[in-house]
This record gives sequence, structure tokens and C-alpha cells, in this order.
Amino acid sequence: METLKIIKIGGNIINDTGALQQFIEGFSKLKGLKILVHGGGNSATETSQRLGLEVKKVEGRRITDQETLDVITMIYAGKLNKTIVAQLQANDCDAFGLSGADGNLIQSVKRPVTSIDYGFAGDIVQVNTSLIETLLKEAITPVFCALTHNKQGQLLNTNADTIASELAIAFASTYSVELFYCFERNGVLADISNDNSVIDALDSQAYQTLFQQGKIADGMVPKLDNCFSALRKKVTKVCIGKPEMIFDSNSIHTILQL
Ligand SMILES: Nc1ncnc2c1ncn2[C@@H]1O[C@H](COP(=O)(O)OP(=O)(O)O)[C@@H](O)[C@H]1O
Ligand SMILES: CC(=O)N[C@@H](CCC(=O)OP(=O)(O)O)C(=O)O
Repeated sequence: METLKIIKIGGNIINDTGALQQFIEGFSKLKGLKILVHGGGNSATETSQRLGLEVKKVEGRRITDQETLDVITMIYAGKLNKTIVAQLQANDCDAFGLSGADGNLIQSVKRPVTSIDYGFAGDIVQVNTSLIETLLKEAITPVFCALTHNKQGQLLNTNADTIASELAIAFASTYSVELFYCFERNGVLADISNDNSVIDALDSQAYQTLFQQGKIADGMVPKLDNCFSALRKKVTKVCIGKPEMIFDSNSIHTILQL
């Protein structure tokens, strides 16, 4: 099976001009089929705060009211997506910026209300792989932002880690999919205050233990849930670490195992 690399970059990489530039240059040079998914949660938080909007997150997911949805649409689908695409184009990577609404690529439903109402936040129900494959076959690199839609005219905020894992799962029967989560740390850390405490290989049982000990928390919890869900659904390889892991397989990072 041909390999498809799905690479996600988080908001802290996007906000660091040097790190983003280095990533864009390396990503552009990667051979073979590739898809980029970007977050940008901290840019949305900054802009919301500047506008005097209250920022609320539960278990790493943003509670998205109408005003917050307006902000994230401008930031994720507008400023960040178009800036990243322009920078990739400058590096001769034929990038094509997308939300889940474009071409009906990613459909979702409003996250069901339990004790928490996440507002306009979506859970993915369907990925339109055929149109994405058409782009890939034309040597076009899809670049997804963290927005999906419900096919009834409503945009929904969707965690970028989940978009990456759902894309990976949707392609797992067609390609050998390698999923990379790039962020600002060296990998999953046994001690969050020590960047040298990278766990080389993490399985779901060790994850549960570290979670119960409080050593894995915040945004790392939904990230790891997405990683293990992808592995269970036949994604070939899942890694977490700094962007250099996608160009240099010897660099320090965490490999996930079931
Ligand atoms: N054990 C851990 N190892 C690494 N990061 C951790 C750990 N526990 C919690 N974290 C936190 O998780 C964050 C990554 O999640 P998140 O903020 O959602 O990343 P991103 O913006 O890249 O999606 C890290 O910045 C770190 O603060
Ligand atoms: C529902 C939900 O939480 N969506 C995320 C989407 C952005 C994101 O995932 O950004 P990072 O990858 O930089 O964290 C949010 O608004 O923060």
C-alpha cells in the first residue's frame, strides 16, 4: 500500500515564527502523499480575550458560542489557513486550504449536550475521502483548519487533533497511513517539567496509569485518546513530538502502541 502522511501542527508552533518557518520548509520537501491539519487554539484565545469574550474550555475543548464561532472562523479558516497555504506555496508545495464544509469534506454533528453544552462544537460523522484523493492524485496538498459543518448550514468548531485522527482512520483501508502530531515539546513526557523525560514508546495501559497519576493532563488527554483510536482502527503509525520528527526519524519523539 502507498504511504499517506497526515501531519498536524498545534497552535504553539504556528505562533512561533521561526518554528513555523522551519516546519513549512521541511514539510514542503517531504516526498509522497501528505495532508496538513493545523490548530490555532491559542490565537483564537488571544483574539477572543482582546474582544472581551469569555474563554471557556472543558477537557481541552472550547465551549463555542456564536461570537466565539465568528472569531474562530476568522482565525482558523481565514488568517491562519491562508497564511500557511501562502507560505507552503512560497516553498513550491501546491497547498489547497480547506475547511470541512468545502466540498462537503468533513461532516459533523453538534456535540450532544450532557452536563456540558459545548455550543457550536462538532463531532465528526463522515469524511468524503474521494474528493481528497482526487486532490492527492493531482499532487495537491490539502491543508485543513479546525472547522467542519453539519450539512444544514452550520459551521462547527472541531478539535484539530480529532480532524487529523478521523482523516487518518478514513484513509486507513486505502493507504498505509502515518499520523504525526507536532507540538512544542519533545514528545509525551513522564515529567511535564522535564523535556528530557520523553517516553519513547507509550501503550494504552501505561497511558491510563500516567493519567491516573496526573502526569498526563490538559490537551494531551484528547490527543492521546485520538492516537489510540487511530491505532485501533488500523492506522499504521502514530507519533507525537517536535516537527523535526517528520524529517528525521532518529530525532527524539514518542511512538504510540496499542
Ligand atoms: N505528560 C505530558 N507530556 C507532554 N505534554 C503534556 C503532558 N501533560 C500535559 N501536557 C500538555 O499538553 C499540551 C499539548 O496539548 P495541546 O495544548 O492540546 O497541544 P496542541 O495545541 O499542540 O494541540 C502540552 O503543551 C502540555 O502542556
Ligand atoms: C472544539 C475545540 O476545542 N476546537 C479547537 C480547535 C483548534 C485546535 O484544536 O487548536 P490546537 O491544535 O492549537 O489546540 C479550539 O477551538 O481550541
